[in-house]
Amino acid sequence: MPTRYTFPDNFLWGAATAAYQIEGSSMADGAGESIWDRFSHTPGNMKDGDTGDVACDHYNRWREDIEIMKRLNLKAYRFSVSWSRVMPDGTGRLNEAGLAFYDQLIDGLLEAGIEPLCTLYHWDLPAALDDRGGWLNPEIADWFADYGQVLFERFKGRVKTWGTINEPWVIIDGGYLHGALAPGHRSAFEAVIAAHNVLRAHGAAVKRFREVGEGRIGIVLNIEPKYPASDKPEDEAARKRAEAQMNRWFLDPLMGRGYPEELKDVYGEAWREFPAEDFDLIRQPTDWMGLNWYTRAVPENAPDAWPVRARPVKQIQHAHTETGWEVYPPALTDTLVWLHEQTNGLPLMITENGSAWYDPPHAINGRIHDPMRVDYLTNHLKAAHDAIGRGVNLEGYMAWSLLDNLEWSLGYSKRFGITHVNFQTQERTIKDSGLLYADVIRTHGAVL
Ligand SMILES: N=[N+]=NCCCCNC(=O)[C@@H]1[C@H]2[C@H](O)[C@@H](O)[C@H](O)[C@@H](CO)[C@@H]12
Repeated sequence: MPTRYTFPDNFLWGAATAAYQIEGSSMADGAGESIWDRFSHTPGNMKDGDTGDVACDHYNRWREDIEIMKRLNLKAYRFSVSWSRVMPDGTGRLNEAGLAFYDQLIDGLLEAGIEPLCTLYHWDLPAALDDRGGWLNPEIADWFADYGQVLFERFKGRVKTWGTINEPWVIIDGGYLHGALAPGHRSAFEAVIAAHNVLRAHGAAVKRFREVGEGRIGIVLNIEPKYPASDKPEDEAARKRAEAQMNRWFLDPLMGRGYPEELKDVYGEAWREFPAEDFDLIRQPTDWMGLNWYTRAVPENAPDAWPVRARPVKQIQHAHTETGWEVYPPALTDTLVWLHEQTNGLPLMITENGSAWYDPPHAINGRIHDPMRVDYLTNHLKAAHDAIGRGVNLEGYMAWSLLDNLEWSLGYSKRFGITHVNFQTQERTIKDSGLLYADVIRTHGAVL
């Protein structure tokens, strides 16, 4: 008998997006500029010169997009708030029109019977705060907690599940180490300081939530498991450095274990020690943890690969997505079991999982056939189910992404959506993968 992949009746089936990737109108109705407005309008930063000025026009089409969520049978929707849309300067004055947009979205979701999961920060820092040092300024912990308080109080009773920060590792590795993402810095010294302030800001927001908020709060981490490239000692050392730099840099301090030892070796003279009281702030207990999961890596020793001195070996025996990521579903099960142990059984949600494949720019006969994405979705849902069977406290799964959207500096060239967007007409078409997902939700997984 084949394994039946039936999920718990209360499993939270959803889809995820982020403000700058879908909303458009990023400077409309009193909104302030974000670092992604600046970065995307700086020549050379974005593939094909794409920007988030229009994106999926969700700022105007959010009602239509809720209708799509209903057709997908979603039980939840994970979105992020644009900090500079609600606080144009990042601190102080509020923009009522910005808050009203999110009020309408949240009320629309609740009317549709869809639970809103709100991420405070998904990479779009107000430019005015970047001008004051941004994540390099220790004051940002207070700026972030104040911003969180505005949302905790405004959406109280309607938003029950909160995420503080989406993927600290990508914020730092992309924005401060390699410069591929906003604000485009390339400095190990800055990366170490900014990472610490991201963690302090998370802790400050959790503390403030305990004072003024209602519901559950957690953080969202991207974890990419590192498998050995060989049994050579230098490859195992490289694997451990890569695991520390991506998967434990933020997780360990959040769990009260301080920074992994390997980071001193990775960052050398750029590494520094921090005051003990910072770690008490960072380790604030949380109620749940989000896992963003896409792929695994098989790193080998690479002395020239700054700063980790590790380079992934391409696993040509498996398919790779349009973003070059290996398709290897069993690693998702391994990561879930590992994270369950690392967090002592904290409730987990897969807050992002998905894949980019080539889709045509427009629907053909009203359909978008995406067999590779159907295969990726099917096999990763089975892998998630296997983890539940191994005792992991997995409460939900959010498909990345609800819509094709702006894939950061890769622009609109990479399509992750289970719903297709024709960026010439803004026409939405649910793809075969979305139709499958709707059936999975309707049958609690029995169709898998
Ligand atoms: N080294 N390395 N390679 C793999 C590590 C993956 C890092 N990127 C992510 O997780 C981002 C996350 C983001 O939240 C979303 O805003 C992005 O659109 C998706 C798709 O890119 C994913």
